[in-house]
Amino acid sequence: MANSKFEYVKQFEQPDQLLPNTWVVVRIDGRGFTKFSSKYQFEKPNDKRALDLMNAAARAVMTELPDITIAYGVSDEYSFVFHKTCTLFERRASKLVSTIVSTFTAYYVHLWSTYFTDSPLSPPLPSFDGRAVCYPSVQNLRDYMSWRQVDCHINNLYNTTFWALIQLGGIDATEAEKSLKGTFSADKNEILFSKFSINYNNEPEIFKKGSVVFRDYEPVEPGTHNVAHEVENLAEPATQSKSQSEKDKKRRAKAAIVVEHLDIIKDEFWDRRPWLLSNKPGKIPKEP
Ligand SMILES: Nc1nc2c(ncn2[C@@H]2O[C@H](COP(=O)(O)OP(=O)(O)OP(=O)(O)O)[C@@H](O)[C@H]2O)c(=O)[nH]1
Ligand SMILES: [Mg+2]
Ligand SMILES: [Mg+2]
Repeated sequence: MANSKFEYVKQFEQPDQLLPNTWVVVRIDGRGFTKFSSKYQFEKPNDKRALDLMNAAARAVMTELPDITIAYGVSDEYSFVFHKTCTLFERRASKLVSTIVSTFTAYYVHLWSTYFTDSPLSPPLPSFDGRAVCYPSVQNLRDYMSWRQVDCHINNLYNTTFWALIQLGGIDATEAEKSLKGTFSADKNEILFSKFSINYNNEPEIFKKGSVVFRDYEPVEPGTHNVAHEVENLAEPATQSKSQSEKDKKRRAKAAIVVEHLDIIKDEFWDRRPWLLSNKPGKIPKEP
C-alpha cells in the first residue's frame, strides 16, 4: 500500500524503551490528594477506607497485568515492579506507565463506593501521575522498596504524633508543628506514650508499614526443607518443557494475590518468598 504524504509525521515519535535487563518500577501518585482527602473528609492522619481502596485498585492492576511481580503502597502512592526480564509492550516506558495509571485510576473510581459508602464521587475526580525508573540490581530494587517503607514509617510516626497533639492534646497545628521541630523518633514515641498513653508499636500495621501486594504460594519456613532450592533448580525457560511452563503460567494466573503489611526491609520477607526476585521469571515453587 502506498504511503500517504502525511505519513512522514511518524518520524517525530521518539523511542522510549527502558533499559533491558533492569527491574522496572512504575510509581503512581495521587494528584492533589491534600485537597482531595480534605474534600472527602479522610480521617487524619490515616483513613482506613482510603488505604483499603488504594490496595483494592492495586490488586486489580496486578490481576490484569500478570507481569507485575510485587507492588508496595503508602498514602496516595503505589509502586509496581516488573521483573527484569519482562518484555511487556517492548518495555516502552509510556505504554507501561500510561497503562498502569489508567487501569489503577479506573479501578479507584469503580471501587470508590464500596469503600466510601456515604460520599459519592463528584468532579474534580481523582487522578494519578506516574513515572518509570529502572534499577539495575536486586540490591538497588530492594533499597528502593526500603526507601519507600522507611518514608512510610517516618511520615506515619510524625503524623500520628502531630494529630495526637491536636486531637487529644487540644493544641493547634502551628503549636504542634513547633513542638515537633527538631525531635527524633525516640522523642515522638515518648510524647505519644507519656502524654497520650499511646504505644506506637501497637498502632495498626497497615499504617506503620504500608501495604505489599504479591502472588502467594506456600511461604518457605526459614531453615526447613526448601522450596527456594526447588525454585533455583527449575529449568531455565529455554530448556523448560512447554507443558511445564504452561502449567506454571496457569498456576501463576490462579495464585492468590495477597495484600500484607510486612517488613520488606529485612531479608526475611524475601528469603521466605524466593519466587519474587528469582532470576527465573515466573518460576514458582513446586506443588507439594
Ligand atoms: N487525612 C488523610 N490524608 C491523606 C491520607 N492519605 C493521603 N492523604 C493526603 O494526601 C497527601 C499526599 O501527599 P502528596 O502526594 O505529597 O501531595 P498531593 O497533595 O497529592 O500533591 P501531588 O502529589 O504533588 O499532586 C498527604 O499529604 C495527605 O494530605 C489519609 O489516609 N488521610
Ligand atoms: Mg499526591
Ligand atoms: Mg504522595
